[in-house]
Amino acid sequence: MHAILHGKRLIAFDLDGTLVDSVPDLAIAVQKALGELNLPVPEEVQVRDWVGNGAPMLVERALAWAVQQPPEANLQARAFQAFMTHYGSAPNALTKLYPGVKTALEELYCAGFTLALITNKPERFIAPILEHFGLNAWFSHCIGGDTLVEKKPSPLPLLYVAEAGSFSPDECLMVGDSRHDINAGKAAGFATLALPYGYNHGEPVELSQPDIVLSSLLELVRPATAWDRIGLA
Ligand SMILES: O=C(O)COP(=O)(O)O
Ligand SMILES: [Mg+2]
Repeated sequence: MHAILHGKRLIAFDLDGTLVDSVPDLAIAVQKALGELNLPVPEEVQVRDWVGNGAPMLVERALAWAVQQPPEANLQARAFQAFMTHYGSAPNALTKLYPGVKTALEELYCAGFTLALITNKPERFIAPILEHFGLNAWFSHCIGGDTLVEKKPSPLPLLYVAEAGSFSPDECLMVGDSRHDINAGKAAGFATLALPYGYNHGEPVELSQPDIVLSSLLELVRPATAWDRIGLA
C-alpha cells in the first residue's frame, strides 16, 4: 500500500475521468441533444473540456458554444432534458474502465478501507455504470451532483460521507482527476490524490497542488519498489 494511505480509513473516489473514461458516451448524448435542436454539434475533444461541474453545466457550456451567447432558460431546459434522455439510454456503450481500477478497488476494499463514490454526475446514472462494470458492491456511499444541496468543489459531499462513517477528515483521502476534486478535498481537510489522465478543462491537475499525483490507481496498492524506480526490476 502507498504511504499516503497511512492513517487513512475512508477513500472517496471521483467517477468520470478517475474510474471510467466516460467522455465518448457523454459526447454522443450532447451531440444528439444539440442536433435535435438544429444547433451546431461539437466534437468529442471539445466536450472533454466541458465535463467536471455536472450535467446542467455541461449542457450550458455546449449551448454557449453552439449559440455563441449564454443560452435562454427554455433552450437550456430542452437541451438538458434531451441530454438526460440520450445519456440515460446508453451510458456504457463506449465508456471504459481505466487500467488498474478494478484491482485497486478490490484490494483496498479487502484491506478494510471504507470506499465512497463522490461524483458531480447526476445520481441516477451512478448505479447503471457501477453495475455494468461490477463495481457497485465496494462503495458504502455513492453521492451524485444532485444528491445534496452542494456539489464539488464544495466540501459538503466529502464531509457528509466522512460523518456518515464516523471518520475525521484527517482519516480521509479524496482521489480525483480535476481541480474540483482537489479543491473539495482540501476544503474538507482530506488528503488529496490526483490522477493526470482524466478531464480537467484542458489544464494539468498538478496546478491545484494535490498532495500526490499517481499515474494509475494501481500505484496506490502496488507502489513501485526502489528497484522499479531505478529501472532494475
Ligand atoms: O459529471 C461531471 O461533470 C463530472 O463528474 P465527476 O465528478 O465524476 O468527474
Ligand atoms: Mg472527474
